[in-house]
Amino acid sequence: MSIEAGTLFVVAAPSGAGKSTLVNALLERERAISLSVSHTTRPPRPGEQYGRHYYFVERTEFEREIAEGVFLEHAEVHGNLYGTSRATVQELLAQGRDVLLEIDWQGAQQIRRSKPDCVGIFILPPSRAELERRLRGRGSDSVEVIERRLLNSRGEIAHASQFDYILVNDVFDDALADLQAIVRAVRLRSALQWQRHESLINELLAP
Ligand SMILES: Nc1nc2c(ncn2[C@@H]2O[C@H](COP(=O)(O)OP(=O)(O)O)[C@@H](O)[C@H]2O)c(=O)[nH]1
Ligand SMILES: Nc1ncnc2c1ncn2[C@@H]1O[C@H](COP(=O)(O)OP(=O)(O)O)[C@@H](O)[C@H]1O
Repeated sequence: MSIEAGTLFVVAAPSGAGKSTLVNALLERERAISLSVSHTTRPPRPGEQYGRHYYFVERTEFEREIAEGVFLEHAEVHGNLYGTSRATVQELLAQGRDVLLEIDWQGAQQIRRSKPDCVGIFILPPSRAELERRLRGRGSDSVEVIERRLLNSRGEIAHASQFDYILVNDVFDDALADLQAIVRAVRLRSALQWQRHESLINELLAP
């Protein structure tokens, strides 16, 4: 990672754990972080907007983009294809912006290989019953889609240990505080601070 480059945060969780809600609240508070909007073949949910929630594309177009190397990572999740635009992420990082990816464990593994300095954060629900309650309560998916997501949640959670941080989204404000604390602690890492505060450090070290 070059000196000016921003930090890449990778956030994963089983569907319904509250990942998007937490990330949106974090972005309200931490304006220096940009969310990478993914491409997907999943149909939009009511209220979802092209370019804001996802770039919704047909499977043939997505497959063409895979072949063209458009994606930094991509994966099939719950029967749909999802991918992160390489160009968008590289540009933002090069500008020194921090970038956050909301992706699944397969994508996180691919990112870890190409960007070993990324910071992985995994969000757990407080219980299976609560995960199911949240998925059904969201009211955005059919019964079949919810069942599939519940079934796949074990596969997602089985990879939690591969992330740098794990937090439990029980009481929302506590989980948000944890997420913000992680982001802030990462920003305060000495390698980054040494670059940012070089002139201060030199002044303090001056005889
Ligand atoms: N690998 C990968 N996974 C993604 C990407 N975008 C979203 N996902 C994951 O796909 C899964 C389903 O996302 P979505 O359809 O929005 O449903 P939700 O998680 O229930 O809100 C979640 O685990 C997302 O994190 C992406 O660009 N790449
Ligand atoms: N801490 C929490 N307590 C109760 N409900 C929550 C909490 N966090 C999120 N939710 C709700 O759970 C549902 C799923 O959240 P969402 O952010 O869509 O999950 P994900 O992005 O992980 O699939 C939403 O209706 C959301 O308002």
